[in-house]
Amino acid sequence: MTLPKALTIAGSDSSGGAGIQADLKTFQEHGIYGMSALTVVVAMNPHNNWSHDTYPIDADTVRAQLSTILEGIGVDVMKTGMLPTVEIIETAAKAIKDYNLNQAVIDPVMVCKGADEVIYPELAEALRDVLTPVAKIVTPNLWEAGQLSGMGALTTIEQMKEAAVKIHELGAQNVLIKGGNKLDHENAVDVFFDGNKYDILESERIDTPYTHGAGCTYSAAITAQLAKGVDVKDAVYEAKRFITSAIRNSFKLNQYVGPVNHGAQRFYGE
Ligand SMILES: Nc1ncnc2c1ncn2[C@@H]1O[C@H](COP(=O)(O)OP(=O)(O)O)[C@@H](O)[C@H]1O
Ligand SMILES: Cc1ncc(COP(=O)(O)O)c(C=O)c1O
Repeated sequence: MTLPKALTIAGSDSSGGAGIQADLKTFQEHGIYGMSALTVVVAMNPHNNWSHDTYPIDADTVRAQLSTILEGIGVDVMKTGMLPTVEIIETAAKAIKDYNLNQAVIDPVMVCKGADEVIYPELAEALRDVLTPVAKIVTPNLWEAGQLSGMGALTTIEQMKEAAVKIHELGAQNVLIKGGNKLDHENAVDVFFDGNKYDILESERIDTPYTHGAGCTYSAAITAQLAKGVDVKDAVYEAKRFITSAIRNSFKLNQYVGPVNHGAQRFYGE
């Protein structure tokens, strides 16, 4: 038999809820064969309020991993997550171009939830100018969309729509801005824009502090749907159902963090 194959170029979250761990768990939940190129190791400090310490992988090591996967095996779709340097951002963009990976899901990770830490603010420009233009779909959260669009803080759905147009103009074929629990709205609202039309994706807003890994899991679910041959808009709707179930069944790991439940849809349904 064969399985659709997906690649994630992303960081390791030692606590297991976000990053490459979220991506691979999510691929597995969808019956997709997952592969990874690790870009940075993130360790959370239990003795310092769970602050995030980052240990970047050097770009040559990232390229070697990509060579294994892209030259040695091949993939149907790919996604990016946390990328710690401009050189690694350029490496990911080059791989997309060189290998015609025209189904690239770009999650422009700049902030980590929990501590709400901005991890690599200096990389916003490279994510905007180098990676966004080669995206099949780019999936910023509210803060990241403010950076990519140059609009700064976004607080309304109208502003999200405006930002989506600006990000589309950068070259991304499709844009998904996640309102999440940062938007002043009773529901969890995301704005999807394909260059012609907006879709407003709205789900109940779940009253929980445990949403660690939500963005990674959402973009990985979109990637998995694309790998199955689903078109991009339907992939986003399917992934929204997946992430809502994962958040509804999220749980506490310790006093600092609670991840979404990647296996929730399979075990507990919508
Ligand atoms: N409390 C919540 N209840 C329901 N959906 C949520 C909640 N928080 C976030 N979401 C949804 O989870 C997905 C990921 O969004 P978000 O958490 O903002 O991403 P990120 O992890 O990149 O910051 C989006 O669809 C968002 O609307
Ligand atoms: C490696 C890695 N990638 C991405 C993220 C972003 O996580 P989220 O999906 O909660 O935005 C984190 C947060 O800790 C992380 O450690």
